[in-house]
Amino acid sequence: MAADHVILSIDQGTTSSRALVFGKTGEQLAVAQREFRQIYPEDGWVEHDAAEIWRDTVEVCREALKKAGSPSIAGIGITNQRETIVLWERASGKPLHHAIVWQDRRTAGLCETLRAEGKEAVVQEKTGLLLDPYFSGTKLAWLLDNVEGARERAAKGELAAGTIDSWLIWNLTGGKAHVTDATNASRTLLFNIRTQDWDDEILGWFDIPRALLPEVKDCCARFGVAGKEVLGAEVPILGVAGDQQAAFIGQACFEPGMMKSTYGTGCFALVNTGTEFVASQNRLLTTVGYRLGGETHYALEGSIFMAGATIQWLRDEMKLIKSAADSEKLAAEADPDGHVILVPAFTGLGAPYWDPHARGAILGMTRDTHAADIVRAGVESVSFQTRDLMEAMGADMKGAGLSRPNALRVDGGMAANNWFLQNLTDMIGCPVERPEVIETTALGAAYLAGLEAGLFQSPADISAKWRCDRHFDPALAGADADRRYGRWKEAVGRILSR
Ligand SMILES: Nc1ncnc2c1ncn2[C@@H]1O[C@H](COP(=O)(O)OP(=O)(O)O)[C@@H](O)[C@H]1O
Ligand SMILES: O=P(O)(O)OC[C@H](O)CO
Repeated sequence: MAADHVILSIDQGTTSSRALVFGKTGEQLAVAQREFRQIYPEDGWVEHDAAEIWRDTVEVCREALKKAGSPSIAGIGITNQRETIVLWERASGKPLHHAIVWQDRRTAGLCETLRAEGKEAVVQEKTGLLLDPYFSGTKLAWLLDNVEGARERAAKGELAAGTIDSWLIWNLTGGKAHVTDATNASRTLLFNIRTQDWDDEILGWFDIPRALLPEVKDCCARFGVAGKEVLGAEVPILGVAGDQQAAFIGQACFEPGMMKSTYGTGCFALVNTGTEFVASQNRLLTTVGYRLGGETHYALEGSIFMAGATIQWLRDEMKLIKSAADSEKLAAEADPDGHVILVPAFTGLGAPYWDPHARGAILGMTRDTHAADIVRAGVESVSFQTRDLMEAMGADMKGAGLSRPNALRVDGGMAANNWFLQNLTDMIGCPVERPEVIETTALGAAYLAGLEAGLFQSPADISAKWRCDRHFDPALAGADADRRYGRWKEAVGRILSR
């Protein structure tokens, strides 16, 4: 690879599309970003305009490359919001409907019907997931049922469907490649993560023809070639992973027991369980962590819907802070022995509760409760929820004969908050490590492309690049942490709907 060769990393997230240019040692050279429209047609529905996502993606790629001095590109890495599904016409490449976003709850009824039919055990056994509208399968069934003529046209092979990575690759290659990677496939509810193939039984429930779905590749592979008209030269697409798995790779969690947690809007924690499928007994998800050289490495995942979003709520709705960063100062000023607990179940609770009907609450207030105490409770709620996940993961790991994580690698916007990270390490009783490079998602996609391009020889090369910015050790006595956590469990018990 020539000295001026770079990796172009596309990070297509829930609220913005970004492109980052990385040099050959993984250094960030340029970035460009566009926020895009969130479409809420009905209560609980969330859609994106897939055509807008594609247009923005091309623009940010061109802008980032220009900022980097228009270098030649060795390859493209793609990482994306997961589960969000697009249905398009093969002939024209036009979407038949807005993309249905992972947060969309419109298929809750269908999930409940399938659960009543006893199908959740099959879903768990084959896909590692649960019957929740979060995943793509029921959303795709909704599109086929509600877009006029879609079922007939799908049966005739006129349509294509895929997650956002698949949609971007189709467009980058001018419709030549209809592909995805194993991590994205593992979030669809349609992919058997044991056999690494679309599952005919589950496809049958939804009457989804196999031909509608993309070919599934390793995370490092030849996904296709972006046409000259897109970036001015033909560029191979060499690495793909869903955003949480890309962060897992960016954090170099390549050994069983290694764990990362990304604190953005929500929080997604993944722990490496090696090449064995570990079925969760504690309502966590089993998912593909990464697939390299045909070998699948599994992870247990816990998904929390409200992490940084709780801080946004304190800022925008409660007006208790002016900026997210203010939460650090206020939390430090709060009464350290305060009993206020905030349960941010604004859209229900995710793992391990999976209660879409639970709603938020603030408990334990007294006449001398201050704004700072409520802010602290908001920040602390993210630590409590992480402990919920750690306890579930610890139990699942023990059940599988694996050791518990001995450190938690963190990233995402909220990982900038030092008070939060100290509170987190105190609550989970395990060291917390923040890396020097916080852009772990885009970096992970760049690493995947770099591996395929031959820039890095193996995951060990990537592990060697990981650098700790700050290490946090528990300073609170375990009994005190347990007492606080007990109050959280009690508060959650009060707001669960069942
Ligand atoms: N210093 C801080 N303390 C607490 N939360 C923060 C801080 N800085 C940013 N955040 C939160 O982090 C989130 C943004 O992180 P980011 O990783 O960009 O999220 P996403 O990729 O989901 O948009 C916001 O919800 C914001 O409230
Ligand atoms: O785009 P993000 O960072 O909000 O991540 C979304 C997740 O991939 C949803 O599973």
